[in-house]
Amino acid sequence: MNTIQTTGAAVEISHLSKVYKTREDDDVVAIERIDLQFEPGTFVAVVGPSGCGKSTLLSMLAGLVSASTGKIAIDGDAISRPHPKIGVVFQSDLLLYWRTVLDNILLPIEIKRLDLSKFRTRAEELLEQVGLKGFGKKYPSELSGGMRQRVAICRALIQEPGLLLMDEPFGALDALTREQMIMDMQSMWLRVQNTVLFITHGIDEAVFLADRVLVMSPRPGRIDLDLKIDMPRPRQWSKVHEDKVYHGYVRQIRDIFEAKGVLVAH
Ligand SMILES: Nc1ncnc2c1ncn2[C@@H]1O[C@H](COP(=O)(O)OP(=O)(O)OP(=O)(O)O)[C@@H](O)[C@H]1O
Repeated sequence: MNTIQTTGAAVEISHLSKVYKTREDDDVVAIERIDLQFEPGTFVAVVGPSGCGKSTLLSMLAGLVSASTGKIAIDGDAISRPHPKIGVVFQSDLLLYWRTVLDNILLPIEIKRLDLSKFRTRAEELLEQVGLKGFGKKYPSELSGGMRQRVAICRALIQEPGLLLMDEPFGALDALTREQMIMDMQSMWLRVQNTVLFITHGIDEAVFLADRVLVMSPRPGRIDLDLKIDMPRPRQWSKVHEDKVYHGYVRQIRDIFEAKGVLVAH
């Protein structure tokens, strides 16, 4: 099996804000003046209360939503529309049910009218790396939710994106499948080594997977804490729960949420 390695992209976010204009008088300030830099090949997780602007931040990075002020640059390129160096995975797999697994993975290549024959082998390698060797000819309806989400990840990785954006990718999965996906995500990322922005409601998966956890405030979204996670890899899900260092990080994040009234201690 070949190891597919990409070059992680550098990300620079400066003075970024987003105000949604609404039909009523009061506009919604979703993101308020965020400044961030991601080193190439860093795994960054974002946690924050519902409605704090996490998806808005991701959508601006994906070039799907325009910024009200400020700018985003990927390897120095200003982002104002979807960029070839960026892959996106959403909570819902968004696979096309009438296309096979392989044809779903190759969809971005087809849309861009690139040479399909050059990407077929890569699609098969990706499937092998996510444990779906031999599933290329199946249809999405023949797969479980976890398998479909793996296919969505392969589709996002087909063009070797330097930046992979993931918006609660395991949020719709059952607890056991989620646990497996978290461990598989770590293995995949250790092979690929791209820059990842991973949005989640799960403090546990954020600390387990990330080099850095950004904790967002209730709306308007700002970064309340930028926490460096200093734990060796590979990390083991079954052991991490006995690890004092891991618990220290989880505690710090929970303390912020409790201080802001996002989590109420009983
Ligand atoms: N198109 C839009 N028009 C107006 N307001 C919007 C729009 N999209 C999002 N918002 C508002 O912006 C705020 C941030 O929304 P966003 O979806 O980014 O939050 P989130 O942190 O991802 O939430 P969740 O965790 O519940 O998915 C919310 O108050 C939401 O109602």
